[in-house]
Amino acid sequence: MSQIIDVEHLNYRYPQQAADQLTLTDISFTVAAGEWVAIVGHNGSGKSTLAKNLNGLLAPVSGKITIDGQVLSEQTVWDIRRKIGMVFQNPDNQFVGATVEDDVAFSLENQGIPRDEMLSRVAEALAQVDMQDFATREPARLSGGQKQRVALAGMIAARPQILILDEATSMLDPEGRAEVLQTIQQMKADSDLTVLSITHDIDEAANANRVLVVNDGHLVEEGTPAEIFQHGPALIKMGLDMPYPERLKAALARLGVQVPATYLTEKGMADWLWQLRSNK
Ligand SMILES: Nc1ncnc2c1ncn2[C@@H]1O[C@H](COP(=O)(O)OP(=O)(O)OP(=O)(O)O)[C@@H](O)[C@H]1O
Repeated sequence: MSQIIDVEHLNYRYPQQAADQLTLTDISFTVAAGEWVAIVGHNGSGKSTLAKNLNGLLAPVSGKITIDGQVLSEQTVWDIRRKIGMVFQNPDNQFVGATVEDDVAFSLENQGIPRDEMLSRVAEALAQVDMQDFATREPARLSGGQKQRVALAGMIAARPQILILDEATSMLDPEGRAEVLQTIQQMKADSDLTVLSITHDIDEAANANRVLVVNDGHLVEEGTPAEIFQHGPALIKMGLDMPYPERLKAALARLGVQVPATYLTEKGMADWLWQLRSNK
């Protein structure tokens, strides 16, 4: 797999920060095309700042960002933005259309997609997020979760190479979140979509091939979801909720039950519990 994102020694400071302070310090990582990488970390650790550096919304103090072979610079930023779709936690600031369908069509108009194709892509994208009945509504009047679905539909229709989700499912209920994650998995299966998801949601992180942990502007750890989930209670410090089997394991350990040290999925936990019971 070729690398689609390459970040080397990225340092970032907001203009109002003192010269000796940084919001991001020496961040380096790569993402392969088609990979799903989750970025976790507690509030204020710098995850959104990192995402905004990747598409040139913020310019680093130093370091190098390469997206799909192009080094990010003033000259390449517009090309690079066309390759990256971003969905933020609060989609309010992202709406540009008077109606939901206009909004979803907006990025396609900019790409010069023919009208017939545009209409079918918009309808398809709205159906994928279950918002087809809201096509002619005003985005401002939707609920938070519906707005997130519309913002996601915009990205689905635009078909970017890289999708960055910044807490983009946070306003959805668990069922809505699972549906959206499934839609993104489907987009990944249909194309070589690369996903970078910033999240506190353990299920969203579990979808990833790899998890990066950011703490106080530093990249402190990197591993598969199973490796990261093994941290148990320390996950909360990392800004993640603990997965259910890990919470159950911690509760059993407190009761003096000898629990496996390795990470258990829900199925793994059920199997282990059966085994424990039959050994009695
Ligand atoms: N526009 C800004 N100007 C100055 N400082 C900022 C700005 N935006 C964020 N910060 C600061 O930069 C740090 C990192 O913020 P950032 O939003 O990147 O963190 P985060 O990990 O995404 O947090 P959250 O999970 O709450 O979204 C925080 O200390 C925050 O207060």
